[in-house]
Amino acid sequence: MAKSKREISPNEIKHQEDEEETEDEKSFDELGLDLRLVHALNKKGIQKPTPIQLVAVPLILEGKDVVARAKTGSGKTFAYILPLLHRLFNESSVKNKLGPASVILVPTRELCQQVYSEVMSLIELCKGQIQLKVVQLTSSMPASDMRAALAGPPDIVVSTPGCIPKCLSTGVLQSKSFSDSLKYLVLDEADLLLSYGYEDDLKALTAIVPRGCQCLLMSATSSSDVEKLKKLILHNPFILTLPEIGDVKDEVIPKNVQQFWISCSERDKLLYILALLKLELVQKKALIFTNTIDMGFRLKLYLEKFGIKSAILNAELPQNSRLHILEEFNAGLFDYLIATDESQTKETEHADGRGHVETKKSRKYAKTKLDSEFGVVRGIDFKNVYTVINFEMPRDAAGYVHRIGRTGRAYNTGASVSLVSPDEMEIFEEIKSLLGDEENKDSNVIAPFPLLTKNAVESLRYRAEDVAKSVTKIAVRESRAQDLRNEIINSEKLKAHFEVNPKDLDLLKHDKVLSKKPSAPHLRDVPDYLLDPKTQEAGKMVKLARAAMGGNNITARRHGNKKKSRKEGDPLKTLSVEARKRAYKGGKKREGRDGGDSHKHKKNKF
Ligand SMILES: Nc1ncnc2c1ncn2[C@@H]1O[C@H](COP(=O)(O)OP(=O)(O)OP(=O)(O)O)[C@@H](O)[C@H]1O
Repeated sequence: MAKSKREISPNEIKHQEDEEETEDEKSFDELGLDLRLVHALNKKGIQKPTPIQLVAVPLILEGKDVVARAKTGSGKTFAYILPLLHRLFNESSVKNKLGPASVILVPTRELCQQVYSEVMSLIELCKGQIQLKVVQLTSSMPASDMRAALAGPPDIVVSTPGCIPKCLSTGVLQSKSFSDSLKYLVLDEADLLLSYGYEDDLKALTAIVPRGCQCLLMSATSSSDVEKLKKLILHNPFILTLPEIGDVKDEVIPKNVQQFWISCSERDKLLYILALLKLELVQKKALIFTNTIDMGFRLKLYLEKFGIKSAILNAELPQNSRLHILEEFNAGLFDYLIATDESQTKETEHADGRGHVETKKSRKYAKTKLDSEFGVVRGIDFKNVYTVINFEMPRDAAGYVHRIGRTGRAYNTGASVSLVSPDEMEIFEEIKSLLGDEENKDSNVIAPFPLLTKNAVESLRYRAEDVAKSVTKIAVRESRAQDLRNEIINSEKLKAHFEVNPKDLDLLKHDKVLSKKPSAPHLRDVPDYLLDPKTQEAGKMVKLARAAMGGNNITARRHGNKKKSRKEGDPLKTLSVEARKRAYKGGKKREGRDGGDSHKHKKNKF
């Protein structure tokens, strides 16, 4: 397809990204944004626009329709929220309108909450100078709540697409009022909207979107769904494209994320994750992905036995609990979150992708209604996640990109470690070939994890295998049921509590111990004689790096020493060049240096 005049190419944006690294960079007020917003951003510690914001904000301020495709964590939300607020701040609101002035549609309730909070925090930081009504609508709301939310009417509605047609069909909102008042429509995470089954809702909505409405479409990847939506809703838009999946290989994962992998058997995954966490070889906070909810619980119970606390996040939990878990994790109340991501969960209702058909008992849980508006990965802005661990590999390369995209957001650094079993080698190869090729050797390579020696792993084997045996299917099932019961009760408490104390995060703990038996004291600490000296040294370096970064990488950034502290202090960074070279030497199928043959080694008894 010929490049339209309105299309801004990856090269142009890439150029701006390069420029951005020089001193010659534009500030938010130079983009023409209202100074109240610029001050609000400064108060949040946000000083300079990201590349997508640099390009999108002026176009949106000019009133253009825009399709923005940019990688995960690149700041797409502010790219549309800022100009939208600017325009709403500076327009005299017409009080005789009966419908909302702007609607932001997102695929999940988690994202509704996230976008709503971002908008509200900017408005609040404008210190009461601005009076805008912003509301959230979700399809589970009773009609009376929807009516109250739409009274006024609001300046901004943040909603999932199913809600507006519901409001129309129940008479809560009149289509004429909607058409008369709507000036701005945003489709965020557009690549997901159709896959979440919103096609009919969006078609119904399109019919009443007025011709003069400015439409914006934001997406991390491009797909036929995005094209469909573009045709359905936008009028001759500007297309802003940052490199995307299947397009420009070296930019799919943000540059500031280091990717590692460990080759191990399916059975040894528990042993390896124990070594990574217990020997403190990865930086906190860490987001750990599993493909099934049962595996998430198995992992949680197993880690508990070693005194490692974690929380669980999946589609089975009630919405209030999920939101609270996210808030607690973002607020730093716990370090490890085990998440089962949505696309994986849906599939596991039948069988898991590697042919492990779920047992009769676990099928019982498949019947538990999973929330179709839940999204744990796509678009969720987990704060300060340093490490993403793929305990199980995602089933496709796009899943990998979105998982890894939960770290290294905006200007932060991050790392990922994937545990890859022989059965997962095929998808791993697919991911590697998507991310980089021989020409792009230095970028987006997934290198063997350099900090864990074979000795260190083997010294934990005996204890790890013993404990793994004790985490039986029955124990997993019981914990899962118990956790669900707890969270349902919590969810009610949460709802009531947050109505009164919206900011109180400490009411409930989500990383509580599920196991009936407390963990044995001797399992909580690894005795020195079992520690391999090299790995012990690596653990110390990781700790030092964390201290150098002030506990998290944002702190380092705020103190203006980001480059120095990241490069010098982070052992993963300093070791990675060598590791990368090694990764390429052995060719495509080369295994990690600790990989594959761990069964051959002598057992170390505790
Ligand atoms: N200009 C900026 N400077 C620093 N941080 C920023 C800037 N803009 C946004 N951020 C922060 O970057 C993080 C990621 O932004 P955002 O959630 O908008 O990314 P995204 O592109 O929508 O990612 P995804 O595709 O995963 O949804 C957020 O925590 C946000 O507050």
